[in-house]
Amino acid sequence: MSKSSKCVVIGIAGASASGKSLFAKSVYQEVSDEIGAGCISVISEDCYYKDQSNMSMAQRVRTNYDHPQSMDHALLVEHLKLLKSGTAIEMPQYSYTEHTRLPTTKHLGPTRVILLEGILLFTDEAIRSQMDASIFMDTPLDICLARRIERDVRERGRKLESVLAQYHLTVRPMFKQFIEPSKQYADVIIPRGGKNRIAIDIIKTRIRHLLAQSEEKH
Ligand SMILES: Nc1ncnc2c1ncn2[C@@H]1O[C@H](COP(=O)(O)OP(=O)(O)O)[C@@H](O)[C@H]1O
Ligand SMILES: Nc1ccn([C@@H]2O[C@H](COP(=O)(O)O)[C@@H](O)[C@H]2O)c(=O)n1
Repeated sequence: MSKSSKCVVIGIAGASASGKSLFAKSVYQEVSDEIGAGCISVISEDCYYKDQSNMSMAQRVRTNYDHPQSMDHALLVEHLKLLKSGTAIEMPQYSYTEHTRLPTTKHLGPTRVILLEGILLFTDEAIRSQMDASIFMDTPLDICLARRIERDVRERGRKLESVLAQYHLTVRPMFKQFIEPSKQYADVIIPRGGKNRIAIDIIKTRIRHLLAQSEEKH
């Protein structure tokens, strides 16, 4: 990507396990086939949880990971601005078992399209202002919980009891307080999760349109 060409940022928010990652992955694969894999990237807000390496494990498990204060949104905004200006970043990597950033980072170069996905993205005006289009995954909470139990036990090293306790203590209350109200900032609200074929096609069309617009300007 040249330093002068515009980068298109699509924000994807919604409850935990609502299908944000799956939706981003589907759009990524299909847009990659059209414009090339090096032209599109996915950034997960989860990589921007605050570093907690200076805290004990006992302290880390007490963090409320569904509250906006658990996120380093300032770093995320800084990285989005750098990528848009044509500069590569060192993206933090996150461990759900260690509850903190990994010591390693991922080198990420600028791309023409960024798919940005995460639960709390729309709660922050500075992040919203970086987006060209915003999508909210409107999956019923009972379906999200069932998917989260399966995923967290299978992929994030959790026990059923801890997933349920965390759900009642923070995940559901913070969804009601912060995430659900942030739906008002979405351009498009998508039901039925990450496999919604028509929604994927609509977003692909919008990306093509935004890319064509940015090419006309340069
Ligand atoms: N429409 C769907 N049908 C079946 N499973 C789905 C659907 N959408 C998401 N999933 C599954 O639910 C789980 C959570 O989805 P994911 O995309 O990781 O959610 P999020 O990124 O919002 O936390 C994953 O295992 C994913 O494969
Ligand atoms: N150490 C952590 C960090 C985050 N979480 C949970 O992850 C959810 C957000 O990620 P999704 O992929 O599900 O959108 C969020 O609800 C946090 O509760 C965690 O459990 N542990």
